[in-house]
Amino acid sequence: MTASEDLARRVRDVSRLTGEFVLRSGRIADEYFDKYQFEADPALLDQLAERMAVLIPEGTEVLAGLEMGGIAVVTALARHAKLPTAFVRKQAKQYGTARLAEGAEVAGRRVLVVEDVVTSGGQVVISTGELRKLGAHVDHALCVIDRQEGGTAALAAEGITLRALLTREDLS
Ligand SMILES: O=P(O)(O)OC[C@H]1O[C@H](OP(=O)(O)OP(=O)(O)O)[C@H](O)[C@@H]1O
Ligand SMILES: O=C(O)c1cc(=O)[nH]c(=O)[nH]1
Repeated sequence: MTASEDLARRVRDVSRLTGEFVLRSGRIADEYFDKYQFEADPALLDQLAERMAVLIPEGTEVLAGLEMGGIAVVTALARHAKLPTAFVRKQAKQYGTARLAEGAEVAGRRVLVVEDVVTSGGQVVISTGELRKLGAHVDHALCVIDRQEGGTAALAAEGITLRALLTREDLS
């Protein structure tokens, strides 16, 4: 077994659930990857981040992790990439700084969107639209798991290239 296969096996062992699940997109699935299970294991999360770091497109200036599962991933990734990091809310905070993107400034910078799981690509498309409104240049997204259910095409239609550490096929 290669190191990549071993990592995929560990992710599958801790996170793969079967049953009936309603997804963010409203789709119904019989398989679900509970990202919080691999994010809650610091050694596993660090190994995932180390391997994701080599997938970061050249020229990236800021890593932007999406609430909520993408926040742990981006924080681990930043330790390897040594890049400034933004934490992107689903809704701007209603008080205080009232920010949607916390942390590093995104305006005018080349931003990589970092996500845990991509299914339809809907959340990445929404958050990318919001980051672009803030002045970010977003051409790429990077995720831990691509469920291979149309995300790549949906993102491509918005000018975003998706890179994934693992696919659903790797986890089957
Ligand atoms: O590609 P999509 O069809 O948009 O689906 C994937 C999205 O759904 C999940 O988020 P969830 O709503 O479970 O949010 P959480 O990270 O806040 O738990 C996942 O973390 C992605 O953000
Ligand atoms: O599409 C989703 O909502 C989704 C799928 C999945 O496997 N894991 C997850 O956290 N969300």
